[in-house]
Amino acid sequence: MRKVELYRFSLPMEAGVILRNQRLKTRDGLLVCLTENGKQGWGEISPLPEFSQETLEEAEASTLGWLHSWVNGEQAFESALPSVAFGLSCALAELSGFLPQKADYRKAPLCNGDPDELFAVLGAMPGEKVAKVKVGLYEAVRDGMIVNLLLEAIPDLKLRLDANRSWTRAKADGFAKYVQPQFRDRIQFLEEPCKTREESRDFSRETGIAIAWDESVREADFVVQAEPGVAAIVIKPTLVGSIQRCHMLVEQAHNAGLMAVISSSIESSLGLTQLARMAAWLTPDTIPGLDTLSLMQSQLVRPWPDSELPVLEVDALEVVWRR
Ligand SMILES: O=C(O)CCC(=O)c1ccccc1C(=O)O
Ligand SMILES: [Mg+2]
Repeated sequence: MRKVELYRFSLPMEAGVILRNQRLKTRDGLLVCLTENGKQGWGEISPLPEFSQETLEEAEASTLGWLHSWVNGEQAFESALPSVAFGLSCALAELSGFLPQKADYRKAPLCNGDPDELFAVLGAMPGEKVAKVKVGLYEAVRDGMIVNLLLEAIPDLKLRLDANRSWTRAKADGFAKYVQPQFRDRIQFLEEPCKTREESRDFSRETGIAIAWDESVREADFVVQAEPGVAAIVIKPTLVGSIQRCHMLVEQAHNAGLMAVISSSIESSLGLTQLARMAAWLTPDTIPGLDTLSLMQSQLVRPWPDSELPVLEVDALEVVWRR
């Protein structure tokens, strides 16, 4: 006997969360609950505006098609839409026990430009200190100075930086010039400094600053391989696809000697806790990039440990389909 429930959610975001060109007022998505033999499996399907190719409407239509097949015991094919493939694979993996319960709730704190906030968080962080700083939003020179300041002030800190392809080579060089040479190897990586992969590779070659692929991982021609200067790939499952596909990418990265970082696409606490479980399972030696819950005003169904945000329960959600 199989049963399905499909819910829609809309969680208010903190004021001022901007994604590329738009303000994100609410985080909208679907929750699916599969039941079979008295067991339940949950999954979150929430395409991220400005980042996902698919809209929520398209994701919903694809999900409904899959759920119809599954509940009727027919062959249900993996959706071509990454957010759908991810959420449904999570639900199936919970049903089958394939996704372990143990989670890695460490997260690399995100800094959007105010180093004072970061000092406080890092001071309280046990163990390995890794933070992620968004760069490329202000002047490259300012970014360089903030990186210096942080690395100088906290000797056991390592940084991940993320430029989201915002720099020309000249701007990226302007940044690098301000980072003291002795600090450069404490930059674990700089995600996608330049507009093209070729420019980013050149940048790394010339500055000695390691880089990581994020946007590139989702491009059709991308191949995971060892390259000079490349330290890591960032895997955002909602943008990439099923757990199986993410698992394969992690394996390919590790075989190539690259770090794989499981990372958030601003999922609700339900999806985020599943990402923390994927990280504990697939990348146990790497702190995942999951510090996005505080961008929201509410959690969803499953709380993240120690978060003080209120939790929206299932009964408060709109039911899209139930069978
Ligand atoms: O990677 C992280 O640590 C947090 C997630 C993050 O930065 C992010 C989240 C959603 C969309 C894009 C990005 C990004 O990498 O720029
Ligand atoms: Mg990025």
